[in-house]
Amino acid sequence: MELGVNIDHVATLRQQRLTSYPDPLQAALRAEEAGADLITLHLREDRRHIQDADVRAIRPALRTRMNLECAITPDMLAIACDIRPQDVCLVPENRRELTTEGGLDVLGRYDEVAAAVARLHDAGIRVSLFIDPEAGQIAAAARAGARVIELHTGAYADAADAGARAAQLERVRAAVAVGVGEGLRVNAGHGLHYDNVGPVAALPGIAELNIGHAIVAQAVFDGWEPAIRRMKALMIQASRS
Ligand SMILES: CC(=O)[C@@H](O)[C@H](O)COP(=O)(O)O
Ligand SMILES: NCC(=O)COP(=O)(O)O
Repeated sequence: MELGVNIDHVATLRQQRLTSYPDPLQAALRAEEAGADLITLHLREDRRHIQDADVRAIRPALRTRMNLECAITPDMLAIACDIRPQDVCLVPENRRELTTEGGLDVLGRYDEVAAAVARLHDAGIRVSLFIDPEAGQIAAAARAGARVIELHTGAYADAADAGARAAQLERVRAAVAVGVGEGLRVNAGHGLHYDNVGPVAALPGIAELNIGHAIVAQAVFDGWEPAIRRMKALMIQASRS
């Protein structure tokens, strides 16, 4: 069970005032010291948080690996092929969204997704598709050539009550089984926090959780490294239970 620490919202804080601090590179290196297994960052088309220069500075400095999240656009694919992170996670983007609202529609955008996967693979980059926990999307992701999927856990995280949360967790559990059955590495993330991560981390078959917003928020009170260590400890404890 690996923890990908998403550093987007370190950059959000910096961009809010256009200062030079807090530095996402420093956040990434200190996250590695605290036990992050990889660093995740999302270069959005609107550059609302992470900037191109961040990706370029962080890529060679990491001891672990970089998981670059981006939309499927010619510009983003060119940047990814130039910077060559170990992993690229292809995500849907909508300029007016507060955050990534849903998974990539691999079924609906099949040709475009398959071409992007092939191009990134040709550049030596492993590709993950950020998708909703639905069997049809998972099968399409495998057909499109992806070796990894990341299941969007937003519906689980945003569930209004315990019954709805249990139903969403069951969706994720079933999707993990389908993904593993397809021979895919199955990751998950979005909206996970200290109180809801346990049941997801306990699902058999999940390889990696990518978590950002909640860790940045907790760091305000506990500090960056303690917030990461605490999240990782919760994940490991749940995965062993
Ligand atoms: C794709 C994804 O889930 C992450 O990028 C996460 O959403 C943090 O970035 P945003 O808050 O900008 O969506
Ligand atoms: N892909 C999900 C991710 O990287 C982190 O999402 P969040 O924890 O910031 O919601």
